Amino acid sequence: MRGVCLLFGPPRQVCFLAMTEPVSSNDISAKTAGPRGLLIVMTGASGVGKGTLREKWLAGQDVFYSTSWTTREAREGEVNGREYIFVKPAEFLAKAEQGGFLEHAQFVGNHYGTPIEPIEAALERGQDVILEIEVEGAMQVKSRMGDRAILVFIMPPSLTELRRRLTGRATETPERIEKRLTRARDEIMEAHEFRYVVVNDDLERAVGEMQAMQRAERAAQRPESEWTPEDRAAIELAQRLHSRTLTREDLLNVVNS
Ligand SMILES: Nc1nc2c(ncn2[C@@H]2O[C@H](COP(=O)(O)OP(=O)(O)O)[C@@H](O)[C@H]2O)c(=O)[nH]1
Ligand SMILES: Nc1ncnc2c1ncn2[C@@H]1O[C@H](COP(=O)(O)OP(=O)(O)O)[C@@H](O)[C@H]1O
Repeated sequence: MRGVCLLFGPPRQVCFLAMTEPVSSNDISAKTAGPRGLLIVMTGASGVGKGTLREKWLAGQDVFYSTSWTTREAREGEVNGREYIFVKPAEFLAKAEQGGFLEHAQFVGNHYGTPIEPIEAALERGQDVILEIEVEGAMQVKSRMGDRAILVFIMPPSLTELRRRLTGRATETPERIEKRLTRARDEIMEAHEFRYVVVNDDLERAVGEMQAMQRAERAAQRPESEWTPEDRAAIELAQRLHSRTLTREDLLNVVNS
């Protein structure tokens, strides 16, 4: 229903009216007026290539990339305020307590969260907002925002390739790699919960698919009479990326390979 409405149907506002979920008074998109940005959430296993893909996809675009808070130690070369806002657990938990995160989750022993205020401001400016977060947090965004969040699951070609990427990146100890891979199995089995699934095997193709998905979602906010041939091509491609095309067997094939 959700995807059909967006991809084949009338402008998005009509989809919202069709939603049964109540809009709470602290719902960030409920406060926006006029043209607004898209809220796009990239999720998927650690090491699948979310960061790599995101940098190529967003190069040259004026979007707002949300910088998360985390309690994990900065890696060599990471800068406070650029990769993450690095904080102590007490500071993180105080912000969580005050409702300062759109979502937050624990991942392999550390807290990660998306600060809410800058997102609200960017959406109000009409900028697309991009989150790159793990699966539990993405599920929280889904339940809080409903169809107003565009959730994209980035799928590895196989678990063997995911292990190769995590090992090749050389940022984690072997023990932490194993923890990430264990978590990845569960995360992959949840892929059907998200609107789109992009397989990051060939990076250039995956970048093209992210661009098409974004274009299709923008087009879906306008009346069909305004769609260009490029919009229509993007919509056609985005339909093929829709998670309804996935079977449980597809997911098991990734996890077991
Ligand atoms: N829920 C949630 N997850 C996040 C957030 N920021 C980053 N993550 C995810 O937390 C996981 C671990 O991140 P990190 O320690 O940087 O490892 P890496 O992504 O493998 O380089 C990754 O899947 C990130 O996408 C956030 O604000 N919220
Ligand atoms: N399509 C791809 N093919 C091969 N290697 C890739 C691809 N995408 C990313 N990588 C590599 O995989 C590793 C993990 O990528 P990264 O972007 O850090 O993942 P994530 O942000 O999901 O944790 C990096 O070394 C990156 O260069």
